[in-house]
Amino acid sequence: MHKDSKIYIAGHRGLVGSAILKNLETRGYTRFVTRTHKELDLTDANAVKIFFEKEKPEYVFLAAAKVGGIVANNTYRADFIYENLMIQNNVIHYSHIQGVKKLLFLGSTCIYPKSCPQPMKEEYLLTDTLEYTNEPYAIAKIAGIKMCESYNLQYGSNFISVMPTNLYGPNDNFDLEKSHVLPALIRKMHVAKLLSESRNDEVLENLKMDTLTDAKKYLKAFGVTNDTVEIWGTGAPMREFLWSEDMADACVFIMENRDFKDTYETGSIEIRNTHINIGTGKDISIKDLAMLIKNVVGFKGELVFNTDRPDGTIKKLTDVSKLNALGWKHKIELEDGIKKVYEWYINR
Ligand SMILES: NC(=O)C1=CN([C@@H]2O[C@H](COP(=O)(O)OP(=O)(O)OC[C@H]3O[C@@H](n4cnc5c(N)ncnc54)[C@H](OP(=O)(O)O)[C@@H]3O)[C@@H](O)[C@H]2O)C=CC1
Ligand SMILES: C[C@H]1O[C@H](OP(=O)(O)OP(=O)(O)OC[C@H]2O[C@@H](n3cnc4c(=O)[nH]c(N)nc43)[C@H](O)[C@@H]2O)[C@@H](O)[C@@H](O)C1=O
Repeated sequence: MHKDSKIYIAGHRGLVGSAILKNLETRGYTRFVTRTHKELDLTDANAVKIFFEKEKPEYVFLAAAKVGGIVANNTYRADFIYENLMIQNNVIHYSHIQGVKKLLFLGSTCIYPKSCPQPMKEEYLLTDTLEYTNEPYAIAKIAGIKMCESYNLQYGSNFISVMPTNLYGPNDNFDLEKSHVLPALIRKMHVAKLLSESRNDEVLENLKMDTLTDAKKYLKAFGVTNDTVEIWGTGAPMREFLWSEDMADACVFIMENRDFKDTYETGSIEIRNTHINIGTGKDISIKDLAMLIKNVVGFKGELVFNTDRPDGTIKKLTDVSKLNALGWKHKIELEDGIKKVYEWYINR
């Protein structure tokens, strides 16, 4: 990529897309194409076709997707498979039609089997059945990998797939039902702390509600009171967390320095494992994560585990040796990242 290359960041207001845009700006890139969801619905093939014909981007970061935590994935199963397949089909196909020089497709480590050997190497893709709670989303992401790979092999495109672990950072989704665990626990513990300190105006502002009675009723449904915060599941599942700005840095590093041909080992007949894991290679239990967040936020109450809520995959730790061998490693460790995102959250 040259500093004046025309770069389309799909999903530029999201957790990762916003960090990619910031990273590119910091590195001196100047020509960006962006559209909000409202301006361009990427599930609409004709609109995407017209957009690519008009804008003719040279490079594409595909960070737009239907995204959510375990309960959102399990509840809106049809939306997760339909919207993700449509978005990626349209963006990848019209990138090919318009001769985009390089595209980066963002998948997820939920592509790996539910009972995958740990840490999860790229080669474990499609070796067993998936975790049920996010199977529709995972199948869409696997289709994205195979779509990039197939266009590369048939048409000689340069489309690279990266599989990020669980991400967190500025511009995350803090919705109590639909978000991922880390932002959800930050918000729950922050609001519980406000309640315990009788900072009622701040509680109402946080929830955009008019009365404390309504606010307390709403929070109770999520197990949040002045002295308790509910944690979904048993607290035993292990997860790996990567700071979103590290994720963005890895994406830009790969776009700048690596091509599709660098992503796989050439066998005599088959080309396999063309995607690249992006993570830290370190994991933590949900219980320990909750304790870390509790300390950072300064919530003094009790954590209550609700086993009526799903645990999901018991462990998903990425093997990052391929990424490290390509020349990139994460910088921000979890505790520092939680402090940074909490500071962002309270000052946003
Ligand atoms: N967050 C995580 O922990 C993980 C994320 N990923 C993947 O990383 C990528 C980025 O995720 P993340 O940044 O967290 O997601 P966010 O939900 O924060 O952002 C998604 C972006 O996609 C845009 N978008 C969604 N649907 C459409 C649509 N139909 N048309 C146009 N734009 C649309 C949204 O636009 P707008 O802002 O205008 O509404 C938003 O900017 C995704 O591919 C996701 O699957 C993978 C693993 C973990
Ligand atoms: C990134 C990844 O994210 C999703 O998978 P997930 O890793 O299971 O995501 P999660 O962050 O929602 O949960 C992690 C763990 O944490 C527990 N947990 C506790 N308390 C809360 C809580 O309050 N909210 C949430 N969401 N989880 C909680 C929760 O029960 C689970 O055991 C995929 O669907 C898919 O989108 C995907 O690719």
